[in-house]
Amino acid sequence: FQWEWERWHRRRKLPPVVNLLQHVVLFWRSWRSGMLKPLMEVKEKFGPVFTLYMRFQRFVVLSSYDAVKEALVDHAVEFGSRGAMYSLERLFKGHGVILVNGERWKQLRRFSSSTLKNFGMGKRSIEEQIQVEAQHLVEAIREKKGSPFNPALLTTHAVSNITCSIVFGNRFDYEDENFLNLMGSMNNFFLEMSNQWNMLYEICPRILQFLPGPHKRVPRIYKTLHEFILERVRINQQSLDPSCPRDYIDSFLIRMEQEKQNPLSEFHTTSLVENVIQLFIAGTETTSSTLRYGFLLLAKYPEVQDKVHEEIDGVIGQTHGPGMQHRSRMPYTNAVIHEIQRFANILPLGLLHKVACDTHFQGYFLPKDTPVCISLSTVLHDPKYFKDPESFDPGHFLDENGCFKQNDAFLPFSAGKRVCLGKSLALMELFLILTTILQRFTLTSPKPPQEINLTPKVNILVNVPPSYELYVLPREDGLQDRA
Ligand code: HEM
Repeated sequence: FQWEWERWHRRRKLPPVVNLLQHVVLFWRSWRSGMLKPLMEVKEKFGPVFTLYMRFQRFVVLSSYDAVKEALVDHAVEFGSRGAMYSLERLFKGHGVILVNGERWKQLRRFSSSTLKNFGMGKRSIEEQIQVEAQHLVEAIREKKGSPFNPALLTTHAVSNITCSIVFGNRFDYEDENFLNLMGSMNNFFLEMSNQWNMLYEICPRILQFLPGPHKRVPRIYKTLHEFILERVRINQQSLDPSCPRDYIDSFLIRMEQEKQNPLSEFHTTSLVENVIQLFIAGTETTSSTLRYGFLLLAKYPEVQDKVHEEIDGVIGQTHGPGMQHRSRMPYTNAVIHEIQRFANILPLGLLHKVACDTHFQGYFLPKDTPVCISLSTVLHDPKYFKDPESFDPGHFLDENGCFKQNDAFLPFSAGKRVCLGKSLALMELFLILTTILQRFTLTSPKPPQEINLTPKVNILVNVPPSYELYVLPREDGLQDRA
């Protein structure tokens, strides 16, 4: 980025082909080096609001808590629109709650939030579903019989199954053929989305769409996901009882019927299918990568894990599994989970926003539709709010008496109108799954703690933890028998 900044005036006078090549090299370098360091450096030099030229257009980048809060919260209407993300637009063709804007977004956002609540989000029943899933995860881990294993598949299965319970009204057995097909497509989808070619598509979509290459694989995988969900919609349609919706799909179908005379309605089959896929995409890799980061950090810092074990034994004990009612009495564990999320920094650049109208912000003029990148990395590493942002330290969320302390700059879910739709669900999943696992097991690594590598596999959209093996020791015989 520095390279970009120091040369952009000069480069603008260069021929377009050189300009394009420089864009590609810039993007490559930034992507390979992770986004945090270069953004921090630019912020030091130009302040927390700056413009970045990439893929032939400019982005305004907000890179401190104060700037992000002022934009997303104090100017929520101006900064609350979604910017164009080409690699997603080409698949969803402008449908689904993540991508739409204006009245269409309001309809879908309101419906999705309230329906997820009715199917338990923030309520007891989803808590029970997560508890059940956490127990299945414990069983699956126990089947590893003490051999080291990579937890990636199991965490993705557990987290996706919770979304399945909400969207399809049932969880699947981990060996179920339908579930394995769905998971296979999801895994391939994430793998391909993080492929460098697909990332290049984000900078020069107009050129790459006409060229062959690995970026062409994503739409094919997406098609299999689409067909799977469409089939589930057909099954629901055949057995629908409008007086008794069983899941998200039923509720959407009922709303479609109510609005069938409205030509502007956002409730139609395409929108339903795209929305369901987006719930899976938004909820799976984010939550499961956070959990995997959590396991890795706890293996690297056994002294932190010991204190969480101590708190679990003191507050939850050994006769019951964890529930959300325990969280307020577990300040240390709560702080550890917050610090895992801060350190994992799962969506380093958030999702792209744009300004909905001509806007004056911090002395700059931003014309309508200017794309705005919310650098959540720099917020979660803001030295004004976190005393040692590079270190993993649960103390960032504890006061001097060991009580849990909220930190304003804790924004892994972003803020404002577009704040993550699944925030309460994700928080519940993280607390219940992590405490259930730690109630039963001690997490260690086949490597000595000092050799555990925490560097993420950077993939511009999601910070994925490095692949690793986990070595899990059962904690107490009594607990094993009960599970
Ligand atoms: C640890 C887990 C998660 C993290 C860190 C996370 C983070 C985020 C972030 C940063 C955004 C972008 C907000 C913005 O545009 O400013 C977002 C949007 C979104 N998230 Fe999450 N998320 C997580 C889990 C989930 C889950 C479990 C679901 C649902 C099942 C979900 C559904 C969504 C949706 C639908 C949006 C788009 C909202 C909109 O455009 O109105 N997320 N999330």
